[in-house]
Amino acid sequence: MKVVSENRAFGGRQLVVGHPSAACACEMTFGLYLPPGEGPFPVLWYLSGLTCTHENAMVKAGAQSWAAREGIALVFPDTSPRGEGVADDAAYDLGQGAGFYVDATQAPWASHFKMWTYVTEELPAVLAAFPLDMDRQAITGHSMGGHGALTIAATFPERFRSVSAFAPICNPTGSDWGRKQFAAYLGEGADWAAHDASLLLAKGGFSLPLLVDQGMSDKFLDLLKTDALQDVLAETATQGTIRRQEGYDHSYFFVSTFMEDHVVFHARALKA
Ligand SMILES: N[C@@H](CCC(=O)N[C@@H](CSC=O)C(=O)NCC(=O)O)C(=O)O
Repeated sequence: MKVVSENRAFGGRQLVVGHPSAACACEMTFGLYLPPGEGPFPVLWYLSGLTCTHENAMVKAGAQSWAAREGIALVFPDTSPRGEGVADDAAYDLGQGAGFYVDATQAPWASHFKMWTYVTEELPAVLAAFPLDMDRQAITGHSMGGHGALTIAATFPERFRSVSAFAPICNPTGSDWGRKQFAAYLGEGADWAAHDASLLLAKGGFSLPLLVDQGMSDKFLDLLKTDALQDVLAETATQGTIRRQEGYDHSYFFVSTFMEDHVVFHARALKA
């Protein structure tokens, strides 16, 4: 593992760390923001969307100032394995930059695309080298990363104190942002429902504090299926807030606008 860069930010430290990944069989990179102080710090994961690396949210989401104020560390994983020997696709929504937070079982993806294992098992172990309190974790994400945050929190509710998402893909098995990737990575006939937040929640609701923001001028609204999640919350009497924000699009202008709310929302759960 090596620290690739370190920058002072809001009294804390923004690190970029590289390490060999056994899960993805390649070198992986993540961003880690450590707030001022000694730690151990509670942790907020931020899973990014299609086309992103570890860097997009790290430089555009504006989370560090709020995390510094709240004394929370931020983890920004990459969205896929990368490198010359790693399979890719010409489309922006498949292959490198589009790991969809699943473990691929199908060729040519299976040899490297293990983002579920990477984010849920390998990276938490790598983070043991830093002053983090892994008994206090929360998770958020944007778009494909919102899908990752919701499905990971639904699968490991005991691990997280809260979950939120910005414009998440809520029902990927009912969307072209989901069916295409699950067919490629998991194959037809695999258990796609295990990676669909709406279907996971439909099984029994959800007890974690939940906050979702969705821009109403988002050009991807049809692909995100926010209503499916809203319906499941109602059907299962799950507490959760879905805020529909008029005029906001899918961009990091939207994400950064509501980032303070999300960090404060998680801080409340992490410090309870
Ligand atoms: N290139 C695509 C749009 C890709 C895009 O909007 N990516 C979003 C996430 S979308 C869902 O996962 C993103 O976060 N981009 C990075 C950024 O810094 O904005 C197109 O042609 O529409």
